[in-house]
Amino acid sequence: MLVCCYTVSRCVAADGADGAAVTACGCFSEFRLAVVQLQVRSVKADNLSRARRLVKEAAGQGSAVVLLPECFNSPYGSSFFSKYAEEIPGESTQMLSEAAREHKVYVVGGSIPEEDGGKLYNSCTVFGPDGGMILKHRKIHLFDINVPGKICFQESETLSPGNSLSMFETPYCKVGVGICYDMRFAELAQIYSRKGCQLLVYPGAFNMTTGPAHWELLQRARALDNQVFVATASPARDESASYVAWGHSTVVSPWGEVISKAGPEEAIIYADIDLQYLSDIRQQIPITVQRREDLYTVTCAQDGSS
Ligand SMILES: NC(=O)CC(=O)C(=O)O
Repeated sequence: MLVCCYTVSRCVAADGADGAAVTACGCFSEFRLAVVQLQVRSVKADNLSRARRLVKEAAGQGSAVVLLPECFNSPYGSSFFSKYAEEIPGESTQMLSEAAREHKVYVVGGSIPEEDGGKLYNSCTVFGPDGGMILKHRKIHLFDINVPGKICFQESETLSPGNSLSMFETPYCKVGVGICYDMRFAELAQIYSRKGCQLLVYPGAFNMTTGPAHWELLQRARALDNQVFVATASPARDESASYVAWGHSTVVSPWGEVISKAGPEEAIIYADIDLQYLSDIRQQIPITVQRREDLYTVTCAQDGSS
């Protein structure tokens, strides 16, 4: 397993929580984020036990927040969703809760196929260091695409969309949650950043067509447009799978720079999220206060009309 690490200065927080730095005012200015690019295979129990081991490893490296991939307990694909689906709470979310509590970290549990009331959803759960579930986000934009000769995928044949946005607050920062295809919708990122999010997380399984074309570009665009950190977690690539994930889990800074990036194989990548850096950028290039809200409605002028 490959381990990549981007780091700037960091220290142990005043209250003893590792993986964070504190400012004079007692706020956390920096914390370590880990992104686990899990090799997802067909045996669910193996996926769960490896995910648990990698959360432990990430916590051991001082991470305060650990992010897992889209569909971390199941191969990604319409034929797998119903077979691997669980109610929440269930076996997979129980593991996430225990791992979060044991290692005193926030776990953003990628996603799992969720069954509820006869419907299936692609759902992300987030657990706090006390093991309690903070939120459940159901993928709101389903991955329905048709690129002739390359890829046709229709999540909506088996899944239903979620109907709400999800953000959560940690002692370190505010986090907005989307799942994969959600990242293509700039409005979602903009809403989260206007609500105060400093980090956007997208568990996501792009593929060998959309991955090289759009994966990094979208993350950098969301980060730069909104002056936020963006993190994505993909399953590791498995060339023998029916849907071959692109891999390359990434963390991007509010400057639009890639600060940590995995290859295609199983890996944990780390990034020390520096919130002072984020506020410096927002001061240097103050687009957040330069918006011309007074102009952002357009009416279409027609010939002869006033
Ligand atoms: N899993 C997905 O939603 C894939 C996706 O968004 C893509 O564009 O590829």
